[in-house]
Amino acid sequence: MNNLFPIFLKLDNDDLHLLIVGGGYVGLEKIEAVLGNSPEATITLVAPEIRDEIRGIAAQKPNVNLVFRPFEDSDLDHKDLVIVATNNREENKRIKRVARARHLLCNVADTPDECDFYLSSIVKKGNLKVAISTNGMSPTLAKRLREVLTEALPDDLETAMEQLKAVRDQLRGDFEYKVQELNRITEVLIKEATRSQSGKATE
Ligand SMILES: C[C@@]1(CC(=O)O)c2cc3[nH]c(cc4nc(cc5[nH]c(cc(n2)[C@H]1CCC(=O)O)[C@@](C)(CC(=O)O)[C@@H]5CCC(=O)O)C(CC(=O)O)=C4CCC(=O)O)c(CCC(=O)O)c3CC(=O)O
Ligand SMILES: NC(=O)C1=CN([C@@H]2O[C@H](COP(=O)(O)OP(=O)(O)OC[C@H]3O[C@@H](n4cnc5c(N)ncnc54)[C@H](O)[C@@H]3O)[C@@H](O)[C@H]2O)C=CC1
Repeated sequence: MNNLFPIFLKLDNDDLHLLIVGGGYVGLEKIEAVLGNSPEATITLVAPEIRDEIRGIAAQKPNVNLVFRPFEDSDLDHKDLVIVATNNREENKRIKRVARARHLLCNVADTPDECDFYLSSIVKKGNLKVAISTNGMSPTLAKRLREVLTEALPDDLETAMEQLKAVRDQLRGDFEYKVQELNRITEVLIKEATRSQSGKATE
């Protein structure tokens, strides 16, 4: 059992630099997952052969840099995160070891045991983001749940969030007062959820 701790990374500024090793199907899947959430992420992808779709992405995005050769240890210089997706398991493991020695966080796509972090399935509604993990048990279930939740979550959540942000920005007083006020205003959400749950139970 993994006790994973979820975090949301700010990849969209110049501070963090992601290295992807491997330019095949998995490399493509991972670069799309990252850019779908953080379009301005600074990414270097290294591989001797790189799929046309990835070349197409790099041609559109100055923040994506392609290096057409096998991985070298110096590719880890000045990187913060690494996603390893070559079709050479031994080399994947070796890259993970070198990355660990440098205290870099590393994902090895086909080898959960070698991963410091997993990618998640992501529900997006405006500024709301829900990341789903099945602890590696079933990525397909994570994908399906994303579809279900995307359908189930109302589209007007963005309006509710904007209104709550406006209230939050205007509230004056100490921390405890702000928490109380925001809890009071949003109590209706909990009541509605409880009502629809008990409605379902008696159906
Ligand atoms: C552990 C983890 C590590 C990591 O890669 O980060 C991992 C590992 C593995 N994936 C495998 C296979 C598939 N992965 C997908 C899809 C996704 N996989 C993702 C994450 C993760 N995959 C991490 C755990 C996430 C969690 O905690 O649930 C998602 C959520 C995010 C993303 O990749 O961006 C993305 C869905 C995004 C979306 O659509 O929302 C599909 C389905 C499809 O593509 O349609 C299949 C085929 C069907 C199947 O096997 O289920 C295999 C077997 C390889 C083989 O058999 O050769 C392994 C290795 C193993 O399990 O041993
Ligand atoms: N295709 C899939 O759906 C999944 C595949 N996997 C595993 O992930 C790995 C990668 O899969 P694919 O992307 O489909 O393979 P692929 O064959 O499409 O691509 C492999 C890539 O790795 C590159 N590569 C090989 N040696 C390298 C090195 N030393 N340095 C840098 N790049 C190197 C190649 O040039 C190529 O770009 C495989 O081991 C596969 O078993 C895991 C999960 C799903």
